[in-house]
Formats: sequence, C-alpha cells, structure tokens
Amino acid sequence: MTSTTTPDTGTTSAPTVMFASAAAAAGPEHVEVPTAYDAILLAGFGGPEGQDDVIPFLRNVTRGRGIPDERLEEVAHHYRHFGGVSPINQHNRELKAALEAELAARGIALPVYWGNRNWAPYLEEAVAEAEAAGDTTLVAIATSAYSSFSSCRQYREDFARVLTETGLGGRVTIDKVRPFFDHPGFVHTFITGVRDAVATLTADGVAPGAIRVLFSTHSVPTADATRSGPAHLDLGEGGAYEAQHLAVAEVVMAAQETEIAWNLVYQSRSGPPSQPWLEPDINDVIEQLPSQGVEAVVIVPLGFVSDHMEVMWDLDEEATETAAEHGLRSIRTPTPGVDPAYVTGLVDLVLERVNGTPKAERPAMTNLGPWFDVCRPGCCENVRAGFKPAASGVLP
Ligand SMILES: CC1=C(CCC(=O)O)c2cc3nc(cc4[nH]c(cc5[nH]c(cc1n2)c(C)c5CCC(=O)O)c(CCC(=O)O)c4C)C(CCC(=O)O)=C3C
Ligand SMILES: [Fe+2]
Repeated sequence: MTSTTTPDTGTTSAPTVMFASAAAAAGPEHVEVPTAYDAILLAGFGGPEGQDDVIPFLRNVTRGRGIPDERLEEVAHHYRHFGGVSPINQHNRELKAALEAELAARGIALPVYWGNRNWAPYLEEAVAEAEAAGDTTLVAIATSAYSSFSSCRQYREDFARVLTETGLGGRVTIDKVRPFFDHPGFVHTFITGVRDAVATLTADGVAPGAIRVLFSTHSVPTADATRSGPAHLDLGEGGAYEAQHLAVAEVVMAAQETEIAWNLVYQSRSGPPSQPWLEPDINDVIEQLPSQGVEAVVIVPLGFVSDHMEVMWDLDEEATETAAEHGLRSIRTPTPGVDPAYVTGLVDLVLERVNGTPKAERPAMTNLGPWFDVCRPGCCENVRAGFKPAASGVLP
C-alpha cells in the first residue's frame, strides 16, 4: 500500500525529520485495511551478558537522563549478583525462535529480526539487516504491553532515532502492534498463575481471606503516568498506564473461582526522592499485611513479559525477603515468557495488521481496548526529557 509521511509533531516545536509510516495512510487510529508487511521487528530492552557489559549497558539505559553514578553502582550491584548477566537477551532469543516456529506452523512467510534498545544486538543492526535483505516495511513487536513513555513511546523514539542514524528513514518504515495489555494471549499466563498459586495455598490450608494478591508493575514518574496514552482520553492522574493495569488486574481476578482481595502495587522506583513516582511500593504494602490478617501473598508480575532483572531482583529477592521478614508466605507467579498462548497472541497481533481486521473483531479483555494501532502526536510524551520525534505515529 502507499506510504505517507507522518511526522509526530508533538506538543512543542516540531523537528524537520519525518518518518514514513505504512499504517498512516489507512486512518488515524485503527488500521483496518490490509498492510503488506515484509518482516517483523522484535524490539527488546537489552541487557548485559557479562560483568564487563554492566556499566556500559547502564550508561546506555540512562543516557541523557542525568542519573547519578551512585544510583548506577546501586543498580550494577543487582546485575553483579547474577554474574553480570541479565537473562533478558536469552529470553528474546527464545521468543524469536518461538515466534518463527509459530509463523512456520501457520504458513506465514514473515522473517523476524530482533534488536534491542540498550544492548547488542542493537535495533540499528536489525533494521540494517532487514533492509539489506529487501525487507523495508516492518511491523514491530515491543516486549512491553502497556502505554507510557518507558513502555511504548521510548521504543517509538528509538525507532525514529535508528531510522535517522542509519539514513534509512526514507526507505524503511516501522509500524508497531498495539499495546497488548488486554490481549488474551498476554493475560492468559497471569490468570493461570493466580489460579495455581491460590490452589497451592488453599491446599496447604490457607484460608482465602488470609491470601492477598499483589499485582506488581514498574513505577514511573507520576508526570509520565499522567501523560500516558492519547491526550483526548481523560484517565486521571495515573493516565492510561495505571488504568490499563487496574483493568487487567480486574479481569485476572474476575477469572478466578475464589474471591481474593488484591492491590495494584509498584516496584523498581528510581530517580530523586523529590520527584513523585507512582505508589504504593510493593514492600511498603507487604509490611502492612500481617496487621490485616494476611498470611500469604501472591505476587503477580503484571507489568513484565519475562523473568528479567526487575523480576529476579525486585520481586524474587527484595519483595520475597520483605514477605519472609514479616512472617508471610509468598508465591511469585510466572511471566508470559514463551507461553504458547502469548506467542500465538503476538502472531495474532501481527496478523490483525496484515489483514486489516476491523476494530470490532479484535480481541480485548478490558473495556479500554482494543488499544490504538497508531499513536497520536504527543502520546506518552516525556515532559522531562523534552520532545523527540517518534515513529509508528500518525497526524491527528
Ligand atoms: C515502565 C518500565 C518498564 C516496563 C516496560 C518494559 O518492559 O520495557 C521497564 C523495564 C525495564 N527496565 C530495565 C532496566 C532499567 N530501567 C531503568 C530505569 C527506568 N525504568 C523505567 C520504567 C520502566 N522500565 C523508568 C521510568 C526508569 C527511570 C529512568 C527515567 O528517569 O526515565 C534502569 C536505570 C537504572 C535505574 O534508574 O534503576 C535500568 C537498568 C529492564 C532490563 C532488565 C534486565 O536487564 O533484565 C527492563 C525490561
Ligand atoms: Fe526500567
């Protein structure tokens, strides 16, 4: 189909750089006409794979954000504890292989290129490799399910940066599948995880009233949360980011046979104490639970797609230790990883774009979805970092 040029003009002064988008010609929000994609771009966060990688990786992550060295050393310690290796790259190798197997089984001839934002293999290499093979109309899957600067827009800004830096912006287009927080393929693992954990606890004699389910996600600056999602949706101070998590948590609990109390909690806060971030912190909530008659916590990593460092350290080390210190039993439920339901769901998300599936026929488990295919100008903008152009967007 015809490509149009679609700058994300943002809310401040627009730069002259423009990025063609295959999706943009079709409409402002939901692309309901077929798009002939050449390939899938699997876009990961990236992580270190040895002690020597740790500091250079952290510098990449925090580039331009002025995060003090003390904080970098603090975070480096989490990675060093595990030999300087984050499992996140291995997860993405496995996810790429699982996607390729699923595509082959369904007879879909779309190659998968994998590149990361913050560590090798970088997005730059993946895009250059695709272009060299003649694959120029790309649909990206970011390994992140929700709307916010860190979980959506930052990927889009990196696509734009890569298209500029490689000089391929006039030739390669990168669209992005919709934020998939309420796609059944993503939600599945959390539903079964809570079910299994509650079954284990009740089989051991814990009363349902003594169990608390804590849905945990990455905290973000409150200013980012408020700006998450398109400006025309007024979703309160927590923005689309909080609203989406709350809606998915409700769906997960509605699918349970037993009624259990639950909370949405936040983890992995960074940044200066003077800057407000989403609260409450998971550890602060756990500390309060014994006085409320709770004996066991089910920790659900709702904001994450795999067992990477934020899960291994902040949940499996810190939150688990906090629970133990307060005499609570804890079970951490699985992340989607390469769960067949998740892998199938990701391929379905690509196919709805290939086929131009009407919005009404797209699966979505919450009333918020199905979320938009193409982001409006200013969607999830980071006011602290200022305006940067983003790919996979559209004019209003
Ligand atoms: C919403 C969100 C997700 C979920 C969406 C998604 O999954 O993409 C996520 C994922 C991840 N975050 C990760 C690692 C880091 N995030 C950092 C910093 C930050 N994350 C933020 C938000 C998020 N982050 C924010 C608002 C900051 C502060 C920077 C600022 O001021 O805007 C820092 C810097 C040090 C620090 O500040 O802690 C590191 C090292 C890894 C890799 C883990 C591994 O290696 O296994 C992953 C998957
Ligand atoms: Fe992060």
